[in-house]
Amino acid sequence: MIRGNSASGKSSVAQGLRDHYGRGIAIVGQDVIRRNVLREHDTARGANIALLSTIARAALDAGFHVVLEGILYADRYSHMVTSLVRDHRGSSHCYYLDVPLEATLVRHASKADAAYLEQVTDSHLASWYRELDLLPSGLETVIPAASTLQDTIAGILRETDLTSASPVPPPQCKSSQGDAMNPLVLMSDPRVAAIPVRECGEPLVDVRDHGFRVDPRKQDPLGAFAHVREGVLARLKQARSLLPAGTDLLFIEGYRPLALQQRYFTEYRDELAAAHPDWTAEELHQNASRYVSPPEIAPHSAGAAVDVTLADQDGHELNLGTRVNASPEESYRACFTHATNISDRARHHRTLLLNAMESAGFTNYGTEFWHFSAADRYHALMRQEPHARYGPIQLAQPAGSAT
Ligand SMILES: C[C@@H](N)C(=O)N[C@H](C)C(=O)O
Repeated sequence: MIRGNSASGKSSVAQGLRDHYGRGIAIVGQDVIRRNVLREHDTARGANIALLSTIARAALDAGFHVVLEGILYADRYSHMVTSLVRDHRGSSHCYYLDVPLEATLVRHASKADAAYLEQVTDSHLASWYRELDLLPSGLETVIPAASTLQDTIAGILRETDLTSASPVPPPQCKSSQGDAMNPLVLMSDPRVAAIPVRECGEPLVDVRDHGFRVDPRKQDPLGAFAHVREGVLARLKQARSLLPAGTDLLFIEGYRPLALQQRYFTEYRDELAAAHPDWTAEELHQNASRYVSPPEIAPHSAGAAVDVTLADQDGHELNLGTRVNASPEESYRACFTHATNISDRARHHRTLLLNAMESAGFTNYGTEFWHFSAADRYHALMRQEPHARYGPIQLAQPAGSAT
C-alpha cells in the first residue's frame, strides 16, 4: 500500500512497480475509484472506501499482487486498510511518501495534464495537505522526499520480494500432475494404499518439550497437533541442525486425529465438487488428494507427517512463496514445491527447507512445500521401501479427560 499527500508521487511509484514486475500486479487507485468511477467527494462515509477494499480483495483472490494507492486519510481509511492487512494471507507492506507541501506544489505544476491542473489548483493541494498523516500502530515505512523515484521503486521491489517473481498465473499444467520429467505421485495413487504397514509401535511425543519453535495456528485443546512419532522427532532435530545459521524450523502441525482428517478431506472434496460439477467421483477423489490425504492412508494420522516452514532467528516466518496450507486453487499451484511462479528468494528458502528435511530422511509431498513425512506408506513408496512402519495411531487421552 502506498499513501501520501496529493502529488507526492504515489501513482508514479505504483506504475514503476508494475513496469518492473510486469503483469500480475493490480493497481487499485483511490483517485480512479472515487473520482472516475463513483464521482463522489472524499468523506468519512464515502462509498469508495468499501469499493477499494472489495476490488483489492477480489484481485488478491484472483492471484494478483495488489498495490493500493491514494491519499487515504488515516482517520477515514485506516479501518479499511488495517482490515485488509489483517485479512491478507500473504505479506503486506505499507509505505507513506513523506513530501513537504512546497515540493508537492512543484511536482503538481510539472504535470502535463492541463485540464487536471485547471481543475486542481495549488490552494486545493494546500487545503488537502496533512503532515505525516500516518496510520496507527507503526504499520508504515516512511519514505522521505529525498528518495528518488527510482530508489523508492527499487527499495519497495526489494522489500516486497517482487524483484524477480514471474507474473501470475503460471503456465497451465494438468491439475493433478507435476511436469513431464517429474510426475507427481498423489496420495490417492493406488500404489500408496498397496504398501503394507508393519506397525513398529513407537509412541507419539510432544515437540514442544524439545525446544522447537511451534506456531499456534493449528493448536487444539489436547495439543495433538504438536505430537509426532519418536523417530520423526529425531529426524526433525537433525533437519534443524542442518539449516544455515539465522534460519530455523517453524513447526506448524504434526499429528491429526483421523476424524479431523476425514473432515478436512470431505470439506475440500465438496468444495471441488461445487466448483467442478462435471468431475467424476474418481476425479474428485484424485484432485482432493493433491491437498488433503485420503483418510485411509493419512500420514498425519499416523504421527508420521509434519507441516513445517522456515523462520528467521527472531522467529519471524520467512517467505516461501505462499502461506503454509495455501490450496492449489488459492495459490495458482504456487504451493507445489517446485512451482515456478514464486520469487527467487522464496525459491531459495524452499530449497533450504527441502534440502534439510530430505537429508534428515523425510519425503516431501510435491503439491505442498511444507508437508514432509517419514516411515509412512507414501514415504515407503517414494523411497522404494517394502513396508511402512507407522500406521494410524490414537493419541492417549490425559487421565480423567472425557472421551
Ligand atoms: C490439509 C493439508 N495441510 C495437509 O495436511 N495435506 C496433507 C497432504 C495431508 O492431508 O496429509
